[in-house]
Amino acid sequence: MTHDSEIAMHQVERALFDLRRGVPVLVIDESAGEAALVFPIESISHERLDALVEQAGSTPALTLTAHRLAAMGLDGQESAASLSLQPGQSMSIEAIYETAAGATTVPPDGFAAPGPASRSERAGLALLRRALLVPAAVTVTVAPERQTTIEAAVARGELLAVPARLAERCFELGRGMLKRISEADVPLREAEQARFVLFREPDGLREHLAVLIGEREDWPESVPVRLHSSCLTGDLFASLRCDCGEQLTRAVSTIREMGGGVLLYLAQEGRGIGLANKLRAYAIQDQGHDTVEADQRLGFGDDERRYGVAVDMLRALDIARIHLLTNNPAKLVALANGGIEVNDNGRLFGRVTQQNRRYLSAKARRSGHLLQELLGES
Ligand SMILES: Nc1nc2c(ncn2[C@@H]2O[C@H](COP(=O)(O)OP(=O)(O)OP(=O)(O)O)[C@@H](O)[C@H]2O)c(=O)[nH]1
Ligand SMILES: [Zn+2]
Repeated sequence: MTHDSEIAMHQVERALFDLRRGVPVLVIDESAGEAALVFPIESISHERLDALVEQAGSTPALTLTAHRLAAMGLDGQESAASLSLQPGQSMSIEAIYETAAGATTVPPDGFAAPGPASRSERAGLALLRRALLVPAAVTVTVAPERQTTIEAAVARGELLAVPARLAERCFELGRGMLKRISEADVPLREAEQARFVLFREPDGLREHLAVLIGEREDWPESVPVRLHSSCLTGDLFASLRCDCGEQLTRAVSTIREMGGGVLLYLAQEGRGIGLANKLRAYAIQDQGHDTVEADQRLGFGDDERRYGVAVDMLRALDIARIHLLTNNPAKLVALANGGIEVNDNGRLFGRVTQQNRRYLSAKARRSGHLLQELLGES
């Protein structure tokens, strides 16, 4: 990695931490000579809004993803859009939050019609998604007369600036730089012979585990592999809302029965939206929306997971040909695109319960999971 790309990555990482702490970040679009202060909706307050407007010197806007806008009936936005908060209107913070991530389906009075978001604003949303925050921001474009003071704040280290061209690539910057950190034998109830190998992404934010089951020399030629996305509620607490915990246990025993192989335990809680947002999505589901709609109301796509890290882990473990245990066609495609030879695949089911039937059925219907057989649906 070159010195420049290392500095670039570091800048993006610091921006993620600032946003998680509720500190604004300046996103600069050098090509358009424009910049915007980006602030996460989760941390907005009256004082903060006033301070942002004072600092940047222009009308604040609410920047939302196309998914969120569509959930509010504002279709037709190709990507993110910004709704400017009209000056002179007394807009409550609750109304702003409601519009960004609440149950509301129409923007309240005081919001202008959405207009296309600038590159800086869109890049800001990418940072928020990467930081596992709700992808909605209060954004304020820097007025020309405030440029000098903003630059001075950046120079003093009071404000972090990040170029839009880097921020918008924040999901890719660390690709291929996964580090193998530590390993040890951890005998499991379902497979006594198990070795845990921990990998860490270069930004240090996410760690993923490979669980090697059985003796490598006994593994079938197409190595049995399971990609399991973490689900704290299901895996650890046996939540009845999903089937993840059962799938996890069954994956370990199935791999052992097949002669051994690998389970990748991926830090992709809530299909990649993070635990905080998954709980928000559960609360929305309880108002009558299905699992996909709930995520979209929060501004996310139906599945935010990327499997590049799984490809990198398999490569690091020197595994090129696999038998994949999944009902999810997207995983097969992603691994094949990553250059892994998927020779076969087998299904892996959890148990259908009264509480998870609706969720499983929505997955089959909305995301193409092959669960019809399990659910007795055609
Ligand atoms: N956002 C969101 N995530 C969920 C919900 N229920 C479970 N998850 C997450 O979904 C992921 C599991 O994905 P699934 O779709 O069950 O299964 P899959 O891994 O895509 O497919 P299989 O390989 O067939 O099991 C885990 O990260 C869970 O935390 C939900 O209602 N909302
Ligand atoms: Zn789950």
